Amino acid sequence: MDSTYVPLPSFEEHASRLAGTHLRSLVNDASRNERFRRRVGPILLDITRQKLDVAALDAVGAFIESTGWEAARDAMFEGKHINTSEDRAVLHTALRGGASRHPAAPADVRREVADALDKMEKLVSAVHRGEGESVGLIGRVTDVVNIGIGGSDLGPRLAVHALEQFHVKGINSHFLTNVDGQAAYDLMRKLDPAHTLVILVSKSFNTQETLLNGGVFRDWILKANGGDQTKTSKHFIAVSSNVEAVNKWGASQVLPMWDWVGGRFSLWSAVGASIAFAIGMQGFRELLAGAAEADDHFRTVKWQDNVPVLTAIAELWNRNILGRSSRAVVPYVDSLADLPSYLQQLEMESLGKHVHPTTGKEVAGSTVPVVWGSIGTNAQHAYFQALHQGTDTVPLEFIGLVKPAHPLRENQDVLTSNLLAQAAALSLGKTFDEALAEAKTGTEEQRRALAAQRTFKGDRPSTVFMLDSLTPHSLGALIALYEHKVFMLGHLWGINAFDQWGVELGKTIAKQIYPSLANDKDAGDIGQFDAATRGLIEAIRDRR
Ligand SMILES: O=P(O)(O)OC[C@H]1O[C@H](O)[C@H](O)[C@@H](O)[C@@H]1O
Repeated sequence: MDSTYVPLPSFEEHASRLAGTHLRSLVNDASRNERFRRRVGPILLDITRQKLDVAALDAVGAFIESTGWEAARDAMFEGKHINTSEDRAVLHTALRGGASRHPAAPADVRREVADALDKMEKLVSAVHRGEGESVGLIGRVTDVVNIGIGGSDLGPRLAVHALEQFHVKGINSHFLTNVDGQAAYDLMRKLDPAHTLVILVSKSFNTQETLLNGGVFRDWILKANGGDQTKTSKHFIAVSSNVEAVNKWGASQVLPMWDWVGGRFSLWSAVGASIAFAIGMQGFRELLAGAAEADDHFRTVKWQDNVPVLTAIAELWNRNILGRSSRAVVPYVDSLADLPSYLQQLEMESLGKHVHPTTGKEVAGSTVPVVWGSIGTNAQHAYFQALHQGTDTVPLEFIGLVKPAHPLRENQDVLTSNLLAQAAALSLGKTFDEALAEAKTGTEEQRRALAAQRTFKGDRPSTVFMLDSLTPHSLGALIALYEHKVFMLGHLWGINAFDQWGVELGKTIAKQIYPSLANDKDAGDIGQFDAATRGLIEAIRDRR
């Protein structure tokens, strides 16, 4: 993390000019729009509906240039220890560096990455050929269960679900993540233990939920194998940086993770093994190549054309200048239904910080907004009312597809026209006079009251990403663009985007509470807890 933190200016002159400028007039300025649309390979970014004009964009761009962003970016790609609180490099880009035109990671890292991919390829190909035994796994696999949580679940889950049309026939993918026993129980009832392969993914190999669920599946498979431990271990591949703990646990194969990859940036490593089992190793390498294309773009293109920089500018403007506290992500692509929850971790775990890492001082402005959302058009029939007419303005991000994988053209055209219509309606709105002209009956007072309710203020900003089609390549590129936006915002907000200390306190308290729930008879010592927690523990015990 760069120690020369430059606080964000208020851009007062631009902000006050734009406060009096409705998006309706901004989006009709075609010369402006030419600056607000950029492409990276199969992805078009359109920020024409953000509340910026060219002068404001250039002012933010000039500020970004003054922050030394290129040097900070290069330090990440080169493996400098920019995650200072953990004294670690941040090298998720090295995981796809093999496909990059500008690989920058240290040679030993590149070698380790290539070796791990080769090892993964051997396992995946053998299983796909039905020859798992040749690599120490079970012979015939019909079902692959990924057990992991957070970054060990969300990225692989997103990619496996998004790329369903590329799935290898005969292998079903499943994700078990929460510790709620219902999910594990339902899955075990559905699957045949004889043909189930489990990928136990945990960077730390110390995550309560993952180890508990892993144990449940190990017991289930052990029982099916008549207590034979060796046979049982052939159903398990572990992915972790904690090899010692994995060996104690008893999986037949370990694929590596490294401390220079954060969990939420790790789908490109063996953490993404479930993706490779689902779409094949060639598909997985295409995903990496898509990400590498986005990396090369981010590393070589000036800010004016740089998609991650432009998306960071839009977010910065909405968050810090306009004070928007959330952003809705709405993919008009069913297969991207997991994108909002993936982005919640990527963005909120990365950017939910409030102090500068070198000085420990509070940063000057707000940091991450709440990220939420779900697929369109469904979202239109649920919460879009509030987005159009509620008292808060929520910037939106739409994701659409030009060419779907199915032949149902009418469905696709209806879907896309809804996306375009929502972006237009949110920005343009409908004036009181337009609404009044439509109110034909009733007294003047009634007409005016109705018109007020049918008025849309508009002026609500949105971004559109259009993907040519949804492939491993375009998905890889899209996710990597988001990762780089996160990097940019961490840099501009003066926070460390690569640690996650905020997750720890709750985990510690959960471990303290657990014994007082686990043991019904012994009241245990709950005196150590606050009165509110004590009250709830007692209420739960009373009703058991
Ligand atoms: O992969 P693991 O070590 O099991 O960690 C899984 C997840 O748990 C933690 O709570 C972190 O907040 C996440 O960043 C991480 O992805």
